[in-house]
Amino acid sequence: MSTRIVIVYHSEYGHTQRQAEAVMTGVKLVSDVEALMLTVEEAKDQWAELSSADAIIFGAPTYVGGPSAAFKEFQEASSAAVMRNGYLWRDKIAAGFTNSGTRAGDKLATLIQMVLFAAQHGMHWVSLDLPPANCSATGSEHDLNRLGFWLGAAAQSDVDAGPEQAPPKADLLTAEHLGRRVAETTLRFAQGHPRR
Ligand SMILES: Cc1cc2nc3c(=O)[nH]c(=O)nc-3n(C[C@H](O)[C@H](O)[C@H](O)COP(=O)(O)O)c2cc1C
Repeated sequence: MSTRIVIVYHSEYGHTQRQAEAVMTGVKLVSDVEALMLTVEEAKDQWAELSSADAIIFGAPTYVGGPSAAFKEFQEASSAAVMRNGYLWRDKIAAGFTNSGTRAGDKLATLIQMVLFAAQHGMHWVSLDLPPANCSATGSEHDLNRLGFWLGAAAQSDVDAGPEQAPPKADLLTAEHLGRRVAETTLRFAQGHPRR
């Protein structure tokens, strides 16, 4: 049975979708791992797909200091579809990413909310594992993790730039790093502990 990762995300205007695609690129760098991208709207009809995955990577734009309402709706729907049916996501790997208009933008609150969501499902959270960057005389806007997050991948998209321009390359490469790390971790975990 191959190792499978699903990326579930919401993006109203396309910027977080660019980040999700970069996460997917990172996952695909690892052999023997299959990946699937689902919007939250699609995911709500594909609970079986999610429950058979080894890892789920969550992505949402930060709206009003937290995950967007559409992402929250998906999270709440998982209560009946996943928890009430026997905690079907228990012991899966989890990770997350978020994008917003400003550099800080209260994105940390979104990532923390995703960690809590994963914990409520009994999942194992994978951190970003990149040193914080762009914080010294030798740092620059081109550094991976230029925004300085640990819990997951963060991106910033200027509000007057379309998704073809934003988020910038450094943030997309940061997202790619997360995808690769989750795939490598999932592979190790799945080999040691076959899916129940
Ligand atoms: C309703 C709403 C609330 C927002 N709240 C925040 C916020 O709290 N922090 C922030 O930095 N940006 C905020 N933004 C900006 C978005 O996070 C930003 O435009 C993002 O790139 C949108 O992602 P999307 O294109 O994937 O929908 C908000 C945008 C909207 C529409």
